[in-house]
Amino acid sequence: MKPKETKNLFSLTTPLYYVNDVPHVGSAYTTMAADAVARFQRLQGKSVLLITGTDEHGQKIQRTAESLNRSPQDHCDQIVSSFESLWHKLDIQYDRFSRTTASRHAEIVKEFFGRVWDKGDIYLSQQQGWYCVACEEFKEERELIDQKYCPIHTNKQVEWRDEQNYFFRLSKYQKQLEALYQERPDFIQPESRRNEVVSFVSQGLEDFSISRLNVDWGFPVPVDPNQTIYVWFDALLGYITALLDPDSEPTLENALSKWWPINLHLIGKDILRFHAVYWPAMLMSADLPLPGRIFGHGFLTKDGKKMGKSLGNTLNPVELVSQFGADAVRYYFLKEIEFGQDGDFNLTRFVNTLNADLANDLGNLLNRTLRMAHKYFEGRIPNVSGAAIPDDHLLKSYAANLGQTVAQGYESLAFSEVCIATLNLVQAGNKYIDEQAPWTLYKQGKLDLVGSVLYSVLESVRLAAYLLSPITPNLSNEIYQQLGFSIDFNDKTTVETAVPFGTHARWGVLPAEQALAEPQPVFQRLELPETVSS
Ligand SMILES: Nc1ncnc2c1ncn2[C@@H]1O[C@H](COP(=O)(O)OP(=O)(O)OP(=O)(O)O)[C@@H](O)[C@H]1O
Repeated sequence: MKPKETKNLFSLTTPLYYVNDVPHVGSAYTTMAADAVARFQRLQGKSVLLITGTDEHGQKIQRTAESLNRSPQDHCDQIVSSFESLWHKLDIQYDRFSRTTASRHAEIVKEFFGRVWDKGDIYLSQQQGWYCVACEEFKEERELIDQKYCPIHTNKQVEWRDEQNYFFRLSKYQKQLEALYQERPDFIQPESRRNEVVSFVSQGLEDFSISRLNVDWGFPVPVDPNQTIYVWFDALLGYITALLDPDSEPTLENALSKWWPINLHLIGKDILRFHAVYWPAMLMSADLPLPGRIFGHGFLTKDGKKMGKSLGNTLNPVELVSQFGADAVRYYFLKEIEFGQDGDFNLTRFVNTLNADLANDLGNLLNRTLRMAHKYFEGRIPNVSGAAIPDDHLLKSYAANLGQTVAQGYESLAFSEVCIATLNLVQAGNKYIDEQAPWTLYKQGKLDLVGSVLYSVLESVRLAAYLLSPITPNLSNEIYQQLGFSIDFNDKTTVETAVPFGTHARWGVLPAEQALAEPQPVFQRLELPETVSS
């Protein structure tokens, strides 16, 4: 296979979510993060392919559909539309939505299975053990709670299985995996997750079964139609199917020709083992290059437990978005929960954070400064050149390194640091304008000084809006428009040329004398509602 043709391509995935229920805020969390990365990479001038989708096979789905008196396919179709609709509400700009029930996917799975089979890495054997249907995974006896409950799905009893299945020779890849983790220390992130995986693998890998008996909802094993391919052996390949152009033949060669290897798999830590151990081993067996990195973030929790569809302790993202707007939800989760760590959701903190950061610090600063520009400079940016402001100016000197800090933050998925570093500039802007008191300078007839103060504050607000645009695209649009630009951060085909990072992440972009729009609040203060139901 040819290496990825240019460095200018960036492909990334969210997990393919299980359609056992409608999406919740946990599913939204990974997807918002992935969208922020994709938007950042586009600003950097990359061609980006953001893949999301759904994992639709397996016993969990079969049982859920039965319990709802639906056919599995009808059930999947209904749930898929709720995922798509949520992604639109949250302004997620995905490029591919991969469904594992797609007929093209069947072809890819078959071909991949054939490669691994030809390699001699699949064999028939007896499988015995405790199975969690909610995880679709065998559990070690010592992992179980009260000897019968899954440690993640603590309300679900595991089931005893004793059947003939096809196995994948995972154990054969132990050394190669260990070498991979050693040679590419960034392959699994954050470091705590890497350590977990390294320790797990060092305890010795066992082969895992990749087929099931008596599960109809899935693809038949090509060499034995009485067995169905295990849902994970099918789902992970959904990332490859997603790479196919809409009109190309479903072959591995076509799928892998442009976007492979995927640069980044973003997942929650619950599915780390599948992505960081099983997936690379499967790819090694098929002689395919490995993805760039796997980032396993933490859990959104409720009362300390992972929110999840199976536990039903979730928060409804549709309700959150309709009450507070997409930017608010995106900003809160990406800023307030350090990416990689677990975090509990708290509605009071949600409202307070957004009011403090976006309504007060950022929104008010823009509003009051724009009002002065209207009053003192006839609604235009003062006739000042950003370059002429001295380098040791409080705001300019902070802004000088901010673009780089923020770029590193997005690259390393430290969204919280991105927001904090950017807000620091805004807070410095508020302090600066209070200290400089341009309203007094104006009364004293020092119009040049007033112009320079207003310019540097407006430029700081612009820069902050730009740097936050992967997280809060609508707010950034509002700010840019009020500053007199006609730019749409949601137009993914033009952002790279209209607002390249190399230019707009620097100080001094506001053109002197550009006409400003009428000041309007860019972020409405939020009220604490009585309740937000789950
Ligand atoms: N509580 C959560 N916190 C953070 N991410 C989550 C959370 N729940 C789900 N996710 C995201 O969804 C992925 C799991 O997808 P899945 O469809 O299995 O959702 P789930 O709600 O965890 O389902 P279930 O409860 O049935 O296991 C995780 O790897 C992560 O990307």
